[in-house]
Amino acid sequence: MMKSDALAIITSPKPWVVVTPLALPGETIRARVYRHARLYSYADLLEVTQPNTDWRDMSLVQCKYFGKCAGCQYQMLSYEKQLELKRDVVLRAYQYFSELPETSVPPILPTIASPLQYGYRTKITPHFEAPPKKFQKEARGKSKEITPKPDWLNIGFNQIGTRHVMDIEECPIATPVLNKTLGPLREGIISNITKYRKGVSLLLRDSLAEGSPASTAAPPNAIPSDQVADGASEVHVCVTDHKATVRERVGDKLFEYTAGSFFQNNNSVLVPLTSYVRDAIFERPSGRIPDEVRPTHLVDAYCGSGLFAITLAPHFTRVAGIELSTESIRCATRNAELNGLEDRCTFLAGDAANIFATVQDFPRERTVLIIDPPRKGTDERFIEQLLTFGCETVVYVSCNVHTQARDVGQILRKSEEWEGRKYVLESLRGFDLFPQTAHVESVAVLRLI
Ligand SMILES: C[S@@+](CC[C@H](N)C(=O)[O-])C[C@H]1O[C@@H](n2cnc3c(N)ncnc32)[C@H](O)[C@@H]1O
Repeated sequence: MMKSDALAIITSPKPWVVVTPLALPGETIRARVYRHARLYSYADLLEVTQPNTDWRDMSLVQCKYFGKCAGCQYQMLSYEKQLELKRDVVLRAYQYFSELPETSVPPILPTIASPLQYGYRTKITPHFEAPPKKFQKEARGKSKEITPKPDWLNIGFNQIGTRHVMDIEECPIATPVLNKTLGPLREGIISNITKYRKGVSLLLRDSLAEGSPASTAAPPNAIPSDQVADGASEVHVCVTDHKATVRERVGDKLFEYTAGSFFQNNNSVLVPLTSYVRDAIFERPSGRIPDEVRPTHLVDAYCGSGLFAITLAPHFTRVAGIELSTESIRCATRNAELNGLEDRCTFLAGDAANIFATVQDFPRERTVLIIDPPRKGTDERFIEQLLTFGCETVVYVSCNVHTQARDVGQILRKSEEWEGRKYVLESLRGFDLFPQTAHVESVAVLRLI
């Protein structure tokens, strides 16, 4: 079941729950059941017979594949409604997964909007399946170009609820340079399809051209015919090689990372996100933190290529980051140099829990810990060490609010076993890194009191 699915109820002959994509509260729908589970069934949405006209406005939909492609779920909703629903997701995640009493969870603040609601995705990974055996056999030894596209060849994204690939020629949530590149890339695959034996997952990543805006030279492995200048006259290119370097600007900081490694996929929201984390660290609900207890040391666990460590480094005297990917650590170290912050930043490759042994000289009462783990959340070992270290402020950023709620619940409950101080959840809110989809990023701020 996807978290964006609707739970519909069949009333006759007996009440029964049916899980259906894209239906909204209060609607009456026609659906085709395709699978039964023990307590409910799965169905495809065929028709909305009585729409929820307060919420559903099909004139808002900007993509011709919406309703079939598994990528987006919310295009029929106003952006305000999308933000509201995402706030509800955070609320419910803490209600059902944190095991915290209601009194320990602060009011969920309104979801912070993405400045771009379409054309924001800086990475897409369309794919296609292996050519059928019959086609491979016929094509063997021939190097003929194939046009038009064979009917069996679909290059795109999965269809809702299936592993079937849909043929997709454009993606309105992706950035202009990615859409500009997708057409020629597809044509190249179609005309060379006889050379493929396996299915392929493509990578298209939006990158600043090297030297942009001063120069328009593209980085190696970029597709040069697809340069797009944005409003700030920076030139963007599309990188398709997993090993190539991608360049991205976040505020006044420049980042370089390997195309195949992790980096947040919506550049437009990264200044609001990192500024929010900065403000959450230095301001408390009661006002600005007094200078004599102002945080001076930052630990960035699960740091990737250093997004939080580097954007926040100017506010700290020392910063330590840790990350499992050695490639991302190499980039984080380089990014510290690129931004003239190498004097205060150190990055270590390894499991996040290992960081605590290396920051024993960080003053706990002046140290902030940022956690930004993958979807599965953090683990027992990390939480044990976090509690032993006991820094004043923890900011937990997560792309999966359900595992975040579980982990935050555990941190708060375990700290209650201490005598004296304990962690409290000071604030909680969603960030919209993925407009038009049901995904929400969540930022939780924990303090020792
Ligand atoms: C959601 S990303 C966040 C990266 C970074 N904070 C950013 O915003 O760009 C999670 C990162 O955790 C890393 N990771 C996964 N498991 C880890 C572990 N056990 N210890 C340290 N890092 C890990 C992944 O390689 C990935 O870069």
